Amino acid sequence: AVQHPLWPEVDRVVKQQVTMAKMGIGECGTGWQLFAEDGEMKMYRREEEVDGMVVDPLKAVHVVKGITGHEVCNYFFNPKYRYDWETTLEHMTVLETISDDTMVFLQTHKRIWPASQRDVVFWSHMRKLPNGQDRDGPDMWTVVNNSTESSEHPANAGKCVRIYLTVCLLCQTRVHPPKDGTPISRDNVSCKITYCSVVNPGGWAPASVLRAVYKREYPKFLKRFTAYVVNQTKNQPILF
Ligand SMILES: O=S(=O)(CCO)c1ccc(-c2ccc(C3CCCC3)c([C@H]3C[C@H]3c3ccccn3)c2)cc1
Repeated sequence: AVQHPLWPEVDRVVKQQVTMAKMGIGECGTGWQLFAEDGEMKMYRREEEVDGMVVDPLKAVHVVKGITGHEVCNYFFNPKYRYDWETTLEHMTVLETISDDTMVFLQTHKRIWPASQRDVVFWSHMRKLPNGQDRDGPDMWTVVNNSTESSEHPANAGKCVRIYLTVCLLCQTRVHPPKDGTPISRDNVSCKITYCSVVNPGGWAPASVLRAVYKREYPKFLKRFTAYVVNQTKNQPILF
């Protein structure tokens, strides 16, 4: 089949992001600080500035009982659910559906005073990853979101400042088979979620304001999103 012009970039960025997401926080270089902890959820960030703008990389690790990596990635990738869990989203448009696992989105996020409103254009790709090491182990699933250009929606043409981001959601399903050989239920599955993101705010915004926003919003986002998936799937057959 004829390749979409974005495909080589999608494939390269997905492989690069998954490799980094698999690395433990200790292997990801120095300077990571734990900035939020809630039960199984641990959030780390590194303070980094590019041209005087805060671009703090974020890495979160969470383990959620009762859901699978395939289910988590479906609810993160599929646009029809996004308004349900993405609280800072003001508007979302699907600019292009490249394939059933690759789409291009335009999103405007709610304005964070005193910064001006932001928008973002990104491709989003969902993929099942071969479970290299232990053959019979459950698969891993990932969604990678990466900023891209859109000739119909040039950066900074309207009221919004264009931001640039790379996000990787990497999910590993864990099954703990019941001792008595009864069929597997949601009590026997859990999902290890690694969420990595780097957001360049695109234009100046006070470092203190951005860091306060991230400190407040990222923990809220991951808790709300995972709780949403638990609630959506609880009475449904398990999707491995
Ligand atoms: O994982 S995703 O791909 C999910 C698809 O939606 C993603 C996540 C986060 C963002 C994002 C981008 C920029 C900002 C800031 C930067 C300066 C002013 C707005 C924020 C602020 C709104 C805060 C925020 C932080 C973390 C999580 C959600 N909300 C969030 C975009 C996409």
